[in-house]
Formats: sequence, structure tokens, C-alpha cells
Amino acid sequence: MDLPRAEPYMGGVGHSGYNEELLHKTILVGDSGVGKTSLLVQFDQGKFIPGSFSATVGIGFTVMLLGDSGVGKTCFLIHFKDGAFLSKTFIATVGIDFRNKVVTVDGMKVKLQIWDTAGQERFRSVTHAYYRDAQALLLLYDITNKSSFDNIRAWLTEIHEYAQKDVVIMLLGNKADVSRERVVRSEDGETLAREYGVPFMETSAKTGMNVELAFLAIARELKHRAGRQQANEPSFQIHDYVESQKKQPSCCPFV
Ligand SMILES: Nc1nc2c(ncn2[C@@H]2O[C@H](COP(=O)(O)OP(=O)(O)OP(=O)(O)O)[C@@H](O)[C@H]2O)c(=O)[nH]1
Repeated sequence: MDLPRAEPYMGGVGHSGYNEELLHKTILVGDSGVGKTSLLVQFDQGKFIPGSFSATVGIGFTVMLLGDSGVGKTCFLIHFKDGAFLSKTFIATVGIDFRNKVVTVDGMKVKLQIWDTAGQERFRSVTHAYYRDAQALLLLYDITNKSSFDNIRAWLTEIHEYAQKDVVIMLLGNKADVSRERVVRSEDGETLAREYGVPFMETSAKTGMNVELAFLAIARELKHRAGRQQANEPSFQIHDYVESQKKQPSCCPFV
């Protein structure tokens, strides 16, 4: 059967309205390794990539964005992918969406396949099915929304239950550009991250602050892990890298 090519998917059930006749979603669910990603890539790009999606470039990893609905996961991904910010409307993600971006780490191309998950509770069972496929998780809260921060512990419990044991996790306090509405102190994010032993930084999908750094740090860490068996691979400490590279909100122009 010939299927029409997929249009770029920008979310579904929105606060601005949802037309059942125009928007149809199919969600792929199944165990790790059954071929969910290959099926989606086949539909999206019209080709099968043998081995794994990373076969097209030197090395590839899957990164998943997690956090409450509205914390800015989709905007974070769009800023990284296209350098743009979607400000006007909030269209909540339905199920899961994915985008690819190739970054260069120490002269080597690293392909990141980034899964943008729905933060809404009702999609939780769908997104759980994807946790095991992810090598890294970016866990976002909104510095202007206390409950999104309070829910981080629950997210970490879910991660513990469903994700790979050695998954790379990074905690991100997003919307750092709206400092006037801040209700979560930067120190509180740092303390929580330290408690769980994960790197932390505040970000803004609007100004782009630390967006690229978050993905680059993940790419570096995963590339380092993949090459650990090679004797000449230089050591890499993601915590030190993030601490040395991250920008603080106070030093950044607010728009
Ligand atoms: N000021 C500011 N607004 C942001 C930022 N990131 C996202 N937003 C706004 O926050 C709202 C929600 O953003 P989304 O990216 O759709 O949130 P999400 O986490 O993907 O939500 P779900 O898809 O429901 O899980 C939108 O109105 C965005 O414009 C940011 O860094 N700064």
C-alpha cells in the first residue's frame, strides 16, 4: 500500500483547538528493538536504514525530552534544530515526535535522534514504551512553574523504572529568560541535581541560552562512552564540561 509522505508534525491536541478531521495520529508502541524507529523512518524518509539509524553517519544516539506539559520541550527542540522560537501558541504534543540533528564532536559527526514526548499525564503509558530506546534524557522543568519542579522527583522515579540503567540524564530549568516570573531558585535546581548526581543548567528556548550546550554535552558524553574501549579516547567529565561552559541567566540578554 502506498502511504502519503508524513508532514512535519508539530503537535496535536492544542489549547487553540484540534480538528479531528485534519489531524490523525498513529502511535507506535512495542518492546525495544522491534523496529518502531525503523518503521517511522521508513514512513518519514521513504527508506530503510539498515543496522540502526546511526548507520548513515559515524555514530548515532537517541535523546529523549521529558518533563511536565508546557515546560518548553518542543520549543527547546525546535530552537536546537532550526534556531527558531515558537512563541504565539502552545500546541501540546500528542504521544511522541522525533527530529534528527547531526552535531560535530572533536571532528566526528554524531547523529542525535531526539524524541519529543508529550508531558500530559494521559500519554504517559505511550511514552514509557520509548524510555528503553533512549541513551540520554533531558529532563525539563519551568522556572516559572513550581509544580513542574516539584514533579521532577516523580519523573526521576519513572526514569528509574523504565529507562536503561546507565542512561545519561541532565536536569534543565527552562524559561530562564522570564526572570520576573521566576518561582524556582537556581540553587534549588542545583541542589536537586546534586542529590541525584546529574548535571544541571538553566536554559531558555526563547533566547537559546544553553540549548546547544545541553545537546553537545550529551553528544560528547555518549561519544566518549562509545569509544571508551579505545585507548586513545581522551577522558570526558560531563559535569565539569557543563559547569565550565554554561551561561548564567544574569549574564544573558533578555528579550
Ligand atoms: N518565555 C519562554 N517561553 C517558553 C520557553 N519555552 C517554551 N515557552 C513557551 O511555553 C509554552 C509551552 O511550550 P512547549 O514547547 O509547547 O511545551 P512542551 O513541554 O513541549 O509541552 P507538551 O507538548 O504538552 O509536553 C509555549 O507557549 C512556548 O512559547 C522559554 O524558554 N521561554
